[in-house]
This record gives sequence, structure tokens and C-alpha cells, in this order.
Amino acid sequence: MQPTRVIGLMSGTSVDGIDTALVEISGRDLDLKVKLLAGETYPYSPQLREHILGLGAGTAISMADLAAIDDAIAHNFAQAAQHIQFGHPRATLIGSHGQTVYHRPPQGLEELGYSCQLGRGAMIAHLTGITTVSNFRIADIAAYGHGAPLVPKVDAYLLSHLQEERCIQNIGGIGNVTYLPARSDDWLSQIRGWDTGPGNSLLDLAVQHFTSGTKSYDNNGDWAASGTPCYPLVEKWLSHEYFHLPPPKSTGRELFGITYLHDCLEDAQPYQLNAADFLATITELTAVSIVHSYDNFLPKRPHKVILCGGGSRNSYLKNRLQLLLGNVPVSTTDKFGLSAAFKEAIAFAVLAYWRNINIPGNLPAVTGAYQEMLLGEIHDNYR
Ligand SMILES: Nc1ncnc2c1ncn2[C@@H]1O[C@H](COP(=O)(O)OP(=O)(O)OP(=O)(O)O)[C@@H](O)[C@H]1O
Ligand SMILES: CC(=O)N[C@H]1[C@@H]2OC[C@@H](O2)[C@@H](O)[C@@H]1O[C@H](C)C(=O)O
Repeated sequence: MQPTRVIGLMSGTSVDGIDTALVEISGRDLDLKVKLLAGETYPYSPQLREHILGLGAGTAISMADLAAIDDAIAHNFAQAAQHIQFGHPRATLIGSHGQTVYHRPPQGLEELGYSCQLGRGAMIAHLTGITTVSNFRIADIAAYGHGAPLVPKVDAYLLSHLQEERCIQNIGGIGNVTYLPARSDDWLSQIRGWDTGPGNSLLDLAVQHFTSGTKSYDNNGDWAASGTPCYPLVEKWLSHEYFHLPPPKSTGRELFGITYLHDCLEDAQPYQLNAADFLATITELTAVSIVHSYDNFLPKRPHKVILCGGGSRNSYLKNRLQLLLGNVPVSTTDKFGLSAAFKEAIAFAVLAYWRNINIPGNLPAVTGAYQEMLLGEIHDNYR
């Protein structure tokens, strides 16, 4: 059978741009194959990025303005989908995660969660002429799940191993892990996944704070590497209740955003840290919270930790993780044939492909949903 050509579109909590992957997909589960034909990140205009961050931070706007931002995002996503196809045969399907602007995890069975991704799929299908699957989180949320993380089932079929237990750790704005047991009879039911807490979100905000907005992230972690972590602060921050909550759990910039950073800056005042020390301390919180969550919520440490997402390009953070994990080797998914930069975009291409052939995309043991669900709404092209 011919592989299906699919475009995956994703913009995450860092709001740094639209990660776009053009892939060829075949198979269903253990025979699933994905070939990356092209991958590109298309940045938002500074103005649109500002609007998106404002929304996330609670800026009040009119419904008319909200509709305009929603459509501007959809236009940008559609443009990304068009660009990525230059020089390649046309795709037949798009999986668009959209832009998360708000995420509220469920409160037990009392209240369903709420997760809002802008950039409506209907508009992307209309603009590109390609069937588009979007709004992936809603079905899992309707089944009492968190609606996140959704990538673990894709990780399972692309990165699991017969003998090794592996943690696939994404470090985006928020960090999230997929724990993959070795593939035995009931391995699928033993997969776990959750949001580990801040990835780069606080670090990016701190860099913006110290540079008055002239820099948006700590390239390679070089700035933090020139400082020294303040461990009493890391200890204090690690006492935040989110880190102690057992999975299923998910979070976002609502918890680990600008308000949290301001609290951290206030906590740091008595220690008179310079900018480099503060960045080293925030970076340490990301590293320590990841390892702390493995030690608390996994039966034992995995054989390997495999990183992806923008934070995997931060050498200082990677080194800190390696140090904390001792003899558990830390590498990136690139080493295993899956682009660390585009893995999330690729995952939403796979989820769209699964939706299109009626294969559920969530793992109830990860999201807390009561059953497997078909993820995503299909928008046909009516042109
Ligand atoms: N060369 C680099 N050095 C250090 N950090 C980097 C580098 N490149 C990217 N990053 C970090 O990665 C972030 C973007 O990561 P990514 O695109 O994976 O996040 P996201 O998908 O928006 O977030 P999430 O996974 O939470 O939805 C940037 O904001 C920056 O902090
Ligand atoms: C609501 C939302 O967009 N959550 C993202 C975010 O980014 C990282 C972490 O928080 C993750 O759980 C989730 O995305 C990934 C792609 C997921 O659903 O697997």
C-alpha cells in the first residue's frame, strides 16, 4: 500500500513558531513507519506572538478580536502547510494541533477539563484545500481525561524497545514524559506519561526579564552555565504541590508562567543572585523536577532517557540531567531516527492519520480518560 503524505502542524506553549513536518506514514501500530520529508519552523510575526501571549496571560479582549486572532493563527498555519510542500508531491491530510492559549486540567469527576487551541481546522482546510484534523484534545477531555499528553501512543510505536525501558522526555515550554516499558505481552497498559512541570517556560521568561525583551531564550544554556544554582531555592520551589501530585497530570503556562516567575524572583531576593545564577537555578528546577518525577512515579529508573523538543538543544540543561541521572544515558530522539525538533509536529501528523482510519489516539492510563477515543475533528475541503 502507498504511504499517506501528511502534514503535522504544532505550536506549543513556547509560542516560538509553527513546527511543521511533512511526512509519509504507513502501517497502523508496531508496523507504523514515518518518513520525514521536510521539517521547518515558521515564526509568528512579533505582533501576533504578543497577542497570543497576552491571551494566555489573561488580557481581556472582545469576541471580534478573538475571532481575528483565531483566523490569523489559522492563516499562518495554512501558510506553513503550503510552504512545506514546495518541491514535494502534495499532501492529502493535515493534522493541526493549533496554538494552545489555555489549559485547565479536570478536577476529579466533578468538572471536565478545558483546553483551548486556536487556529480553527475548518479555516486551514478551506485555505489549503486539504482535509484537516484539529481539536485533538477535546474527545479525551470529554471522557474525563486531561487531554494531554497525547504524544505517548505515538512514542510507543516509534520509540519502544523489546528489552529496554525508556523515558522519552519532551522539553518544550512545559516538559512531558512518556515512560515506555520493554515490549512484553501487556506493555501498552503499562505505558505512563505526564507533564513534568516547567521545561523552558520560566527560563525563557527570565531571559526576557534580564534582557528587557531583547533575547527570548538562553542559547545552548550558555548564560545559565556561567552561573551557579542556588540549591535552597531549588528545594523550596520543588515543594510546589504540582511536583508531588501523582499522574495523570497536566499543566501549562497558567501555573508555570509569568506569575510563577515573579514569585521565583521574589524568593531569590535574599540570596542576591546575579542573572546567571538565577538562570542556573531555574534550569536546575527543570532538571531536578524531571528526575524527581521519575523517582517518585515510576517503578524504577529507565535504561535510557531520550530527549526531544527545543530544550534538548540546551547543552547545559542536558548536562545537568545527565549528572542527576548518573549511569542512565541521556541522548536525543535524533539518535533513534526521529527528529527531536519536529517530533511533536510528526506526532500530530500520525494522530491525524490514525483518526482518518479510525484508530484511537489517546492512552487512558496516561490521560486518565475512561476509555480510548478517536482524537480530532475532521474538516473536509469543500472547495
Ligand atoms: N539552541 C537552543 N538552546 C537553548 N534552548 C533552545 C534552543 N532552541 C530552542 N530552545 C528552547 O526551546 C523552546 C522551544 O521548544 P519547543 O518548540 O519544543 O516548545 P513548544 O513546542 O512551544 O512547547 P510545548 O512542548 O510545551 O508545547 C524555546 O523557547 C527555547 O527555550
Ligand atoms: C495543552 C497543551 O497544549 N499541552 C501541551 C504542552 O506542551 C508540552 C505539554 O504541555 C504536553 O502535555 C502538551 O503537548 C504535547 C504535545 C502532548 O499532548 O503530548
